[in-house]
Amino acid sequence: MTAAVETGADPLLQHASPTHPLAALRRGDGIVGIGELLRLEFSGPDRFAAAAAAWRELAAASTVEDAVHRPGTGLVAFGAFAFADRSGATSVLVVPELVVGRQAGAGWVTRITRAEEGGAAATSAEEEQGMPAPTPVGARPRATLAAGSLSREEYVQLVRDAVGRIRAGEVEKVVMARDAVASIPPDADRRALLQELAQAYPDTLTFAVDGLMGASPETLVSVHAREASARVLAGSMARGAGTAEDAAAATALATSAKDLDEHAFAVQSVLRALRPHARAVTASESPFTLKLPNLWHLATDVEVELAEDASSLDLVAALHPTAAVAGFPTAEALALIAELEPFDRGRYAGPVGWIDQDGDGEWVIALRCARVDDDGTLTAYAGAGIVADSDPESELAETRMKFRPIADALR
Ligand SMILES: C=C(O[C@@H]1C=C(C(=O)O)C=C[C@H]1O)C(=O)O
Repeated sequence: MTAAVETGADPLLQHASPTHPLAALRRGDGIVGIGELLRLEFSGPDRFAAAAAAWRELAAASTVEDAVHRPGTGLVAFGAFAFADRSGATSVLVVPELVVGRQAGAGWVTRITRAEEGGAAATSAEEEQGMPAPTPVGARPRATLAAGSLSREEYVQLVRDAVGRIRAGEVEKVVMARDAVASIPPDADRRALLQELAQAYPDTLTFAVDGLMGASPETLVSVHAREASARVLAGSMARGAGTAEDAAAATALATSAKDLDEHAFAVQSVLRALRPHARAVTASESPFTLKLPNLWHLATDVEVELAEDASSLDLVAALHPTAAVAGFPTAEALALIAELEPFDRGRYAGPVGWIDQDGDGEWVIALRCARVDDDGTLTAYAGAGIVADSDPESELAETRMKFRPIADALR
């Protein structure tokens, strides 16, 4: 059941668990989950298809009373998927016991329980029904990120190797990532990090699912009432110091043949994946420059009118991995990542988001994020798209910029 409630101006995060938050927030709106009613785990190359099928089955066996009817009301699961088919990390869908949400000033709470026949019963309503009292967000844990599996010099060498392989004709583009580590007290209030990310990066989706948290600017796919949208990012430039320098940085990005090429691969990969599911696809002819506090990105928004009853997870299955996080051609780029990157990406660069009983939902690419283990070990990830004329030192600098959301949240 989903009921509308007066959530006032309280940060929704105050309702989330301090140590195991579930959240998908944008500009103060969105949903947080409390408790864990059900956890479904998937792995291997079929993880998306298996999750889409399992969710379809669960939703069909569920009874939903939804008096509010907004994105995120009714039965929802939060999800996070591994990047690679052979990752050691599992992929999960988590159904919380309670969801507290807000959209454009309207608040609601959904209570989810187990039904006899293997489904769930979800009731969304406008009345508070024994919602746990919100707790103020605690102090922010402080820590400094240190290089992880690769030193900076080793990352530069990795990019050099990738450029060599591109010039040898193996792939046209490959995304090379590195990790960075820190440690926070295991009982630290992780919502404080999320709050910091949400405040500093309002144009992103601030997410927390099963220990993975971050602020992603890149919407893999968002589906509502048979309309789907995606925001493709690829091509990045550091923000300039002053107004003039910053404007020059944006112009340089918008006119850089290297970045426009890199971006085109990413847009093409998204369009190719969506076309079979679409009645109509609209994307602008040329990208726009998206301004984030740490970076400029080349961005293209894609709008899709869906042809069939494809769920957001079906589209995620078709889209992942895009050229923005893998490269092009996909199979060769994935093989090169597996060969050259000396660590498992886990759920970094995988889809993260939520889905409802109708299959609608919002999925972003897990970027500008970190995994926080139960013992407080924090692993952040950042990557950069490499093409034939990439400069290894600039790519290192770009990854440093991409660590900033997490690094600054910990400062
Ligand atoms: C791989 C990352 O970002 C991706 C790569 C980009 C690029 O190479 O320009 C830009 C945005 C993202 O699609 C990351 O943030 O870790």
